[in-house]
Amino acid sequence: MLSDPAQKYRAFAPVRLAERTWPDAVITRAPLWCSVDLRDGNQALIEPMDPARKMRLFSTLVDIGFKEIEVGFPSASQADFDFVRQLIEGGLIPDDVTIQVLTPAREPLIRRTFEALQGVPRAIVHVYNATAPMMRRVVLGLDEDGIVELAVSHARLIRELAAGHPETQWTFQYSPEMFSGTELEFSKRVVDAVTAEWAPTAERKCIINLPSTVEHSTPNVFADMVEWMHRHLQRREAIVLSVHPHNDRGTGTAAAELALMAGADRLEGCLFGNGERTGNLDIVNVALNLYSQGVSPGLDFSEIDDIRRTVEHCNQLPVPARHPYVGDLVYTSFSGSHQDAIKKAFAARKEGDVWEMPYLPIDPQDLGRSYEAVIRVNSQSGKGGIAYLLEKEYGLVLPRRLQMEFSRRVQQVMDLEGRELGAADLWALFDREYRLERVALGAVRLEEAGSAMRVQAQATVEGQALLLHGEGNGPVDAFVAALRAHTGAEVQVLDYHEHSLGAGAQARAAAYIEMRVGAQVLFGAGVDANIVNASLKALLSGLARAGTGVMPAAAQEQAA
Ligand SMILES: CC(=O)SCCNC(=O)CCNC(=O)[C@H](O)C(C)(C)COP(=O)(O)OP(=O)(O)OC[C@H]1O[C@@H](n2cnc3c(N)ncnc32)[C@H](O)[C@@H]1OP(=O)(O)O
Ligand SMILES: CC(C)C(=O)C(=O)O
Repeated sequence: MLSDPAQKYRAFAPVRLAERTWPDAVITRAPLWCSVDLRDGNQALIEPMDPARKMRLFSTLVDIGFKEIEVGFPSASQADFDFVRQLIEGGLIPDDVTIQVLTPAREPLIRRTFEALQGVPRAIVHVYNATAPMMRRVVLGLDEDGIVELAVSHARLIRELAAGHPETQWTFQYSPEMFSGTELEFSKRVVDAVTAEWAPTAERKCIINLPSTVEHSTPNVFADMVEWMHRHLQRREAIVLSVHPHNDRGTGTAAAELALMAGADRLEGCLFGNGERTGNLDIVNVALNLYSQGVSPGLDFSEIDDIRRTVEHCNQLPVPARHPYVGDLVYTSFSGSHQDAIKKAFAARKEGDVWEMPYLPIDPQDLGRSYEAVIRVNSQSGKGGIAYLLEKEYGLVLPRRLQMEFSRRVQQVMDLEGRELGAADLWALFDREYRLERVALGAVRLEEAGSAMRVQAQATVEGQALLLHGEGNGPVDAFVAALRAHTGAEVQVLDYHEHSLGAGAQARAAAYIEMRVGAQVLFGAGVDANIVNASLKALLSGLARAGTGVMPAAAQEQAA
């Protein structure tokens, strides 16, 4: 890299725009959308789509709700030409959808484009030519007058060819290519000359599309340029003002949103931002940004993962894991403080509340994503995320201090294994740690003895059969006495929680008991169809975890 990049690169000139209005504008409705996936997106693929892939993407775009779809560049290749013919001859264009095709301002290519469109009920013919100074000089070798003449003469040809096919409802579209790099006065001059030729009306508008063919300014400068055109163009009432942002600086979405605030009516872009170089505008991103502000985008992304799979298949390019709204990881929180806040916000949320969720700008369920992926547990996670997953997936509502205890155990395992733990892993670890499967109760007899309760129970703990007897002022107290007598250890209950798991005939109870066993304070957990048995199992679980052993004290001494 250069120590002084100014030797090689020039800063973009700001626009002198008095009293710009776009900074105060609020977007309250969706723009007109035009998908260019099958043209600009397709031309940017390592391997352009075959007919089957093109058709599949076309029908996906229709299903999403696009009403204008640029389906190709029919003069460029037989494949593009044939695809347009297939759509028309197969009657595959729904009545409320208009196909758009691109052509350069070159006579033979325009004629070929009209051949491709024979018999189409409606179409947008989109013509472009270079207007930027560098392109004028280096590519076309024309001065400003020459460029205006090129644009106007081809606009005329399009009007004449269209007039020969009155059975089609035609819309004309013009793009001054590299609008982003063209002097504003000159863009206006070319566009005014083209619209003078087409003579659009408020009833039969033409589309003027302003491409940031290469994005080389900050989005506020692009917005100034769009507002300048919006204010200065002739026949504005007869123009649908469209923008076509690319994403070279990574600000295509911002440029599009500010352009809408600046007066644009229509956006061109691709699903998930496919397109030349860093891509076209990501239409899904803008549409869901609107949605997250309470504005219906008029496009349906309810099954966003299906759409992503289709796009990946057709483009043969992956959509990255952190891609806005759709990436595998975008609804996932790994870090403990995020997990804790999400868990609390879900708990506080009531049916019908507006969406106010820390770290989740949009409800993943609206896009067909599930909450399961919201919280994942790795070494950055805390008790909140762990508890959330166990509750969401397995119905366990762990008391706070048990959450803290178990999260230390989870941390140990993660430090050892260095991998993420899913809900099933956490459940397996909880089961193992709290001996859920390794504690069993056989016959339990409870009987009243005056004001006391007497218990006699058969149990198996870690493969060892026990016969326990005790007396206390309730079943738990009596069982604690039995354990004390059996093990010789000091056992005391400090805290007790229980809840039901599931409902109806299948319902079970979960019990969590914080207890002191000798010098240790720890939890035991038990699950059983019977609530008393769940508590007794929790006591056995805690005892087994304490490592005191469940053998009688005498037997332990002997073994030692
Ligand atoms: C910004 C955009 O994305 S615009 C869309 C770009 N998309 C594509 O280019 C994909 C499809 N394109 C193609 O398949 C081909 O480029 C075609 C079929 C359209 C044209 O192919 P070719 O005729 O071989 O021309 P090529 O692709 O090299 O285009 C450059 C030529 O067109 C000339 N040209 C460009 N615009 C015009 C114009 N309006 N009038 C006359 N000539 C023009 C250039 O000066 C250059 O001519 P040269 O070869 O004599 O120097
Ligand atoms: C033809 C135009 C709209 C284009 O694709 C671009 O400039 O990026």
